[in-house]
Amino acid sequence: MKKIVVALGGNAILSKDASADSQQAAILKTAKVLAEFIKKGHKLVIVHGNGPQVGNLLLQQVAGSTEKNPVMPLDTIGAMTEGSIGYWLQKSLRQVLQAENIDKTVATVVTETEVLPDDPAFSNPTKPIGPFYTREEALKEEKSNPTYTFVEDSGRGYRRVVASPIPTKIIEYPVVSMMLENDMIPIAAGGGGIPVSQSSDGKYIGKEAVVDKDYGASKLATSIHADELIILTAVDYVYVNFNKPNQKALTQIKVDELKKYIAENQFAAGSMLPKINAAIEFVEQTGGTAVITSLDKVNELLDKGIGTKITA
Ligand SMILES: Nc1ncnc2c1ncn2[C@@H]1O[C@H](COP(=O)(O)OP(=O)(O)O)[C@@H](O)[C@H]1O
Ligand SMILES: NC(=O)OP(=O)(O)O
Repeated sequence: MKKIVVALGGNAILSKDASADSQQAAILKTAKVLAEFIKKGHKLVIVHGNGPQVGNLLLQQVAGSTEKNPVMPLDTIGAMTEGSIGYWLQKSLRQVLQAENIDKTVATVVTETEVLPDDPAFSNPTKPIGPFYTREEALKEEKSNPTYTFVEDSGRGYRRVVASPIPTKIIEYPVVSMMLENDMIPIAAGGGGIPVSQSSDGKYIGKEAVVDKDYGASKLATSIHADELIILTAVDYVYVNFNKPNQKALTQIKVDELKKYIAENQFAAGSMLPKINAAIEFVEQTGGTAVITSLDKVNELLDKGIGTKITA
């Protein structure tokens, strides 16, 4: 039995379209995969992304806002997505487990993530949110919203980017530990957690930002002394020379070797690099193991140890 934190990538939630039905259908498939960890007797914590959802909700808010019904700030919109995605996940996983006669409480913890108020990320937005745009559409959006920045996202189109500060603390981690001790399944630090900072009078203030869920998952996994951090995305392995004829899958790799590949710019900044950094952070802090693989390969991961396994 291991204590495992699983971070779910975009394809675990959003496959076809952004309707509630379609996202719930994708999540039900994901829940069937997550149930495998429970059937093997592991203690599981689920962290999910929210990049598309937080951006879509913001667009809806902007489109429908009036003086009496104003747009909510980004921390609050992040909290809304923790609630909605958490609800879909807990409902689906409970349903899947009940069908297997496994009776467990699955519940979402609306989690806050502390970040430094002067994190340099606040003046350098990097986190893609919401839908993809063509270059022409992105330029038009930037013109009509001068505070918005759009960047090209890993060859998939243009997306708006917002600040993404580094987590310094997962505030509700003791609740996650308590749930695990009581044999429950927590869904926590969704979307990396709601970014908050402490002001000089000790009050916590929500920040206009979206935390990276892989960094949030790594910080949570470290805080609760997890044995493993498993980052599930759309690729079976991390590769060097990705998408080139000499592409090579990394299977077992030590942190030092991985750092050399980072220096060679082997991992794309907006996609694979945060996962690698999050994995390294967890492994260095805890001596545990981090795995990066695909959602589709979880059975093989559990049976044969497929995926990129990162150790100290
Ligand atoms: N060196 C690399 N090895 C594997 N995948 C890479 C690499 N560089 C970039 N990628 C891309 O990163 C993607 C994962 O990032 P992203 O789509 O942002 O993750 P998420 O699953 O969290 O939504 C992979 O699907 C792949 O297309
Ligand atoms: N918050 C976050 O990292 O979301 P995505 O993984 O969906 O980009």
